[in-house]
Amino acid sequence: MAGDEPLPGDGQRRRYLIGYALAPKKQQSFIQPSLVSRAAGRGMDLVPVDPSRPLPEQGPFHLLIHKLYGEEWRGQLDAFSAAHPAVPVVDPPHAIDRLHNRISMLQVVSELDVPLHAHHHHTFGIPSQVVVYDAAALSDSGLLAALRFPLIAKPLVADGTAKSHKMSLVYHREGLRKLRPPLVLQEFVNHGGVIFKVYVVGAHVTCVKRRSLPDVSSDVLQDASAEGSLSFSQVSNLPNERTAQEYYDDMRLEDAIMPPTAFINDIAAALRRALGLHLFNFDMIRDARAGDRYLVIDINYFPGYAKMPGYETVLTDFFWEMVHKDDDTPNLNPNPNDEDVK
Ligand SMILES: O=P(O)(O)O[C@@H]1[C@@H](OP(=O)(O)O)[C@H](OP(=O)(O)O)[C@H](O)[C@H](OP(=O)(O)O)[C@H]1OP(=O)(O)O
Ligand SMILES: Nc1ncnc2c1ncn2[C@@H]1O[C@H](COP(=O)(O)OP(=O)(O)O)[C@@H](O)[C@H]1O
Ligand SMILES: [Mg+2]
Ligand SMILES: [Mg+2]
Repeated sequence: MAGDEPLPGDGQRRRYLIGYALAPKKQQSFIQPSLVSRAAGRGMDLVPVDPSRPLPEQGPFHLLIHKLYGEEWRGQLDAFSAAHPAVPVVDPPHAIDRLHNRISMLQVVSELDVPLHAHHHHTFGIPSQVVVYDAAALSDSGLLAALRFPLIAKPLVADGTAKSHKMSLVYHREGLRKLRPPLVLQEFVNHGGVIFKVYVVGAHVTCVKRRSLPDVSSDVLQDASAEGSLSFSQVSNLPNERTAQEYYDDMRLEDAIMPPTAFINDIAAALRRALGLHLFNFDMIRDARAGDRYLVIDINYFPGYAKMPGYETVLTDFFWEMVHKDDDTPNLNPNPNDEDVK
């Protein structure tokens, strides 16, 4: 049984059980006491799922959220959905799969249907990129003809492992030799050292600014004696012709202008539809060469929401929407005041 029979105490106020299946690190960052108490105040209890035990022994759940992978877990979710088709699983594994490959991840952006005429001169897209499956292809000039240096080399697979975040900035052709395919070679686009992170939670969208890689100057590209490439996995560790710290001291994050809200919202809504996902964020940069052109460079499933302002309220509203999705009677008061929330 899951979610379709009354729970004890239903007569007074119905309670809902939300199962979460998360890796320990994710659980620690996401399941904050402030979120648990806010959800409880709206009648929803967050309970951990043990992925090594059968789901029918746990619950009954009215909603399942997860960020776990592997065949066994997928089998559990498939069986659960077959037995309880009315209980939402956020999100379906087949929809998440698309984000585990940096080509299929961004392909969807190129195919989006967003009415750009509504956004004046603002446009969006993705940087030019090619996929490289083997080392021989790195010396294929035909393959590289479409790209301009500097490049950023990213592991093709984006599966959340430390390895999948290890990147290299490649200044010229010789820098390609050290790389280990399979990877994506993407044009590095100067963007003023600021990235826009757009968090999507169902219909909710929040955009925040973060520090990014510093711009690469033409001096660096012309310096033949310089290293051909530079590896990094943490943006703040990256040195430059000036130190990253000097660069950041000069650049005030607060001075960066946010993209227009309606523009961001339209891209987010189109992405949500195209991906079939409720929980994700995307990284966007503003192309310094081209006025109001924005480039999506990364999409992440179930990102670090605890860093999003007001995450407890946003996530609680989302859970509420999901557990009431199939209610027959429209709720006239979808946002009742929270009870007992400290
Ligand atoms: O750990 P956090 O809170 O920094 O969240 C990571 C995200 O950071 P962000 O929210 O953008 O600051 C991070 O986003 P970025 O790499 O910064 O674009 C990923 O979403 C990461 O998940 P995964 O390793 O790709 O599966 C997220 O890692 P997990 O928490 O899912 O392991
Ligand atoms: N095409 C690009 N041009 C400029 N900077 C980029 C580009 N792609 C990535 N970056 C920088 O590298 C960082 C990591 O790349 P990203 O694709 O977001 O990988 P991850 O999945 O590890 O977050 C970004 O946050 C941004 O600072
Ligand atoms: Mg990123
Ligand atoms: Mg990512």
